[in-house]
Amino acid sequence: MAVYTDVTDEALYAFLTTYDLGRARSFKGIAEGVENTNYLLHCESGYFILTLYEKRVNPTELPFFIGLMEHLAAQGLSCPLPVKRRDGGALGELAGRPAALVTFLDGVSARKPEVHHCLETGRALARLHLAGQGFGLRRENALAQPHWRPLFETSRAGADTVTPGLAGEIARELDTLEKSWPKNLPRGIIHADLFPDNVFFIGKTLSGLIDFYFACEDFFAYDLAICLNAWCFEPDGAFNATKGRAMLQGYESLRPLEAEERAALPILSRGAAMRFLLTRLYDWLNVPPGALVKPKNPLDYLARLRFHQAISAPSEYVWRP
Ligand SMILES: Nc1ncnc2c1ncn2[C@@H]1O[C@H](COP(=O)(O)OP(=O)(O)OP(=O)(O)O)[C@@H](O)[C@H]1O
Ligand SMILES: N[C@@H](CCO)C(=O)O
Repeated sequence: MAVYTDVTDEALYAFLTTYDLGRARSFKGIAEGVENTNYLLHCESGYFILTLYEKRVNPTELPFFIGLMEHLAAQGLSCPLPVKRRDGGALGELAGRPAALVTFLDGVSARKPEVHHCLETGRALARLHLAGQGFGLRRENALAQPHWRPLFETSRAGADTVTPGLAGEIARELDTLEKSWPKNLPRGIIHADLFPDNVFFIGKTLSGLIDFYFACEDFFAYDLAICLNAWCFEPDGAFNATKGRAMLQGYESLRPLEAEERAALPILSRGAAMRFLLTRLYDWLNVPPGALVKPKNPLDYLARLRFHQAISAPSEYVWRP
């Protein structure tokens, strides 16, 4: 459960006096997520999500995230909409953290993603990439390839306590990624964390996307590689090419990949696995005292990384013997 910051009733009531949402009826910490503190707030006017931004969110970048959700919603993409205070602002402070309220999105995430979820998610990812094109603000990817080695250095000393040899294996892979990372692929606004918990469905219909707090500018195909990692592996670690095919089909139904993007999928997928291996490793080794959070297992992403290392052709993501 990700509740790093407690909010007292008094602090909440004071915060809510600046909005026109009516009286609070209930307020409770949300059991999912690892990055930010989230509460479900039920007010007289409806349900809202209150987010207190934690360590990986730079407060100066919050206008980008808020503006992006507003832009995407205006383009017809279903995502949370920041709620404005009476003074017109959407960003505030609560319990010493930057905080904002967003609208509650109906739907549930797929606990066990199936092929049709992958198809719909691929389509939604392409829709997001296309819808982001007119957005005026920019944000560099703070977790892009050049940042992986410094991030690794913060965990290097503890890495082998997670599994023997991990530090050496990561260091060698970082060498390869530094040499082989693509320099010039189509780029724009990407979600950068479109995991199953950030995609909602009502029945088989995708009802919306949440959690834009890693969104940034980077290669579109890297975002797709993040999704291949997050959606197309089975709990036992096996890659499911049927899901990979559905993910790519969904994506390409709206935004066909260029030949260079397709060719880069194996290295982008290795990079995506490395990014989540590194953040998970850091979080595994640095659980804040008293935080209600269950860190995610870094080794799931070591297994994915090894899978991508063995890929000899991008076609293996859509067809495997
Ligand atoms: N707008 C929303 N509407 C409905 N539920 C939401 C909304 N935003 C967040 N949630 C709920 O809160 C949970 C955590 O939110 P979110 O994924 O943004 O947190 P996080 O800590 O950034 O998580 P992650 O580990 O995915 O980065 C979601 O899984 C979902 O259950
Ligand atoms: N989606 C991430 C957590 C948020 O960065 C993970 O599963 O590691």
